[in-house]
Amino acid sequence: MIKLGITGGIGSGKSTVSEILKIMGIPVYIADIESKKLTESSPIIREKLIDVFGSDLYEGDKLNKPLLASYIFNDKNKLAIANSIIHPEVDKHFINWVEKKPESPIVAVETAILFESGMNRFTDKTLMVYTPLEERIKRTMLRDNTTMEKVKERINSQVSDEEKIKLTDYIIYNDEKQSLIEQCKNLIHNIQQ
Ligand SMILES: CC(C)(COP(=O)(O)OP(=O)(O)OC[C@H]1O[C@@H](n2cnc3c(N)ncnc32)[C@H](O)[C@@H]1O)[C@@H](O)C(=O)NCCC(=O)NCCS
Ligand SMILES: Nc1ncnc2c1ncn2[C@@H]1O[C@H](COP(=O)(O)OP(=O)(O)OP(=O)(O)O)[C@@H](O)[C@H]1O
Repeated sequence: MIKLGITGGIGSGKSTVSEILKIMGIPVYIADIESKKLTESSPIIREKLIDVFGSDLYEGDKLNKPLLASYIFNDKNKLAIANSIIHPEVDKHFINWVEKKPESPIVAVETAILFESGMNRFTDKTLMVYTPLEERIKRTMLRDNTTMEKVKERINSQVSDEEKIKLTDYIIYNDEKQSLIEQCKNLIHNIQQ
């Protein structure tokens, strides 16, 4: 089995690429979604986050996402603390998910922070979805109905594109000039070689 890590900064089009790969039969673990579920369901994460950020972080079982975002995307120390609480549980959950897919020749994990979180240590190959920065900001503002400031906070919490390009094995260009579907087909062909 080959494990593919899919990354790219916020708004680069990872989810769009993941949807195409899923249609091509590749199971994709979406770390963003799973980490949010775990942040609400895991007593370990909950207790540790409350210890650091206070009990206001949860309303009943529900995580106050804007509050956590306001703490971590403005302060690199708090981001590192939250990551150190959440990521080990996501890692375990991902490994467990992979173990349930023994028949799949390729599985993938999608996360904006593949290299930052260290999830790349579980992958054999890595793919970066690349979209020029200005376009990413525009697309994310439109998708999330949010401000440029909030998008830039998240971008500043992530490894730069230049750094990702150096670290990744494959790149898919989501710049509206090249077909995403064709690039995904080529990618899978290359991985299978
Ligand atoms: C703080 C939270 C609750 C905010 O949730 P919200 O629904 O508002 O999502 P939001 O629109 O802010 O952002 C989602 C995007 O932010 C970026 N992002 C999320 N977490 C991180 C992080 N730890 N470091 C850098 N960028 C991040 C990603 O590009 C992601 O797609 C959420 O982002 C979170 O739980 N983050 C910590 C867990 C984590 O590291 N998740 C990333 C995948 S493992
Ligand atoms: N080629 C494209 N042309 C126009 N819009 C696009 C294109 N690709 C993706 N988008 C749109 O841009 C937005 C961001 O794409 P997507 O949600 O796939 O990014 P992402 O990398 O998964 O982001 P995040 O890190 O926030 O999860 C979405 O609204 C999507 O529909």
